[in-house]
Amino acid sequence: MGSLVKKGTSSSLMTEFLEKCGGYAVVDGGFATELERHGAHIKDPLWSAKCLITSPHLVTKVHLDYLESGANIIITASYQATIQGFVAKGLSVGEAESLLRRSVELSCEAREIFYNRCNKGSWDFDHAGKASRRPVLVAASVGSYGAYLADGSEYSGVYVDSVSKESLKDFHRRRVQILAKSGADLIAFETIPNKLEAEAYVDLLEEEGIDIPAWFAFTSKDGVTVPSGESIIECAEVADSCKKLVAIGINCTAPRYISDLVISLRQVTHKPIIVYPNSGEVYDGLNKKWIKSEEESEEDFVSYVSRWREEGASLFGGCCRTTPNTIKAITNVLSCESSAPSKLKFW
Ligand code: MET
Ligand SMILES: [Zn+2]
Repeated sequence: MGSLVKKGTSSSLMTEFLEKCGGYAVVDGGFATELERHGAHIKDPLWSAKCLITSPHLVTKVHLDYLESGANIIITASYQATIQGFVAKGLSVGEAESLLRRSVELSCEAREIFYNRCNKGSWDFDHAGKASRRPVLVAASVGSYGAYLADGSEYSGVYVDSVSKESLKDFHRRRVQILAKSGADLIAFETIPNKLEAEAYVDLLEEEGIDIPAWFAFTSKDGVTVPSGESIIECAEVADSCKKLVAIGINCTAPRYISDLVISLRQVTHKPIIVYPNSGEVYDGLNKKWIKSEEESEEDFVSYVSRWREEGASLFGGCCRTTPNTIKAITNVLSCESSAPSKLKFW
């Protein structure tokens, strides 16, 4: 198990940030699916990254909507933005690299706009009623190799049999180098479906001397394993061993599995735990459609948040098909809870 977070190490970014936020932080909600709800056509190999080319104003709008809903962390539109994917569309490597940087600039610009609006009157108020500027971090998204395949492979992880750790490192290397120097506060490695890719990221962060922190978020379809069949525990052990990681968690997973997953993560790490589940619907990668689940509703999702917090998570948001309303509801639940007598555990 990794040592408890010390000040002065790269991991102090997250502990200090969580302290400033009052012990927990709110992450944004589904990004690509929110672009879609606003009319973007993203049934495309680039998915949300297509909007970096066709509708950057919509990217800014979605970031702002999440900031207005209470988010402390916004995640860039780079999830499926890869140099390989842009080049396949006929762009040059230089243009592809600029678009990666642009994804971070758009998030930073949204944060500036939000802060300027706050200056004009709508301040947040802390527990003592003092006006304060809400802490906001920009996390540069890196989707898995499976996301680049654009066929829903990040929910199956099956490609693990046809790639090597070295080829995964080579696939991700340049994008990670660029995002690390883009002005983002940290890198969000999202929807990781197998242990090999987590190992590749750990090697890459070390070998490239990446000097901004990162988080790993795994996905699961059963609350016990990642899609490749490896246990969440062994994946979390890989993540816990990496000093550059300031949080470990779960994203794009049905809310009903999160509780068991948080309990498992807590067994192997002292690092802050981040959870941002999807709506509980299931992605049909072939038809690029979300299939409704009878088992879950948005009300269920939000009512789980307090439990996840008691179980040891401290960063909460939503993934695909969650909306600014979900994030508003999470913000409300957490702020009501914080003003009630504390059951809070600090890890
Ligand atoms: N941050 C990404 C998004 O919300 C995560 C996608 S998970 C398939 O678009
Ligand atoms: Zn998602």
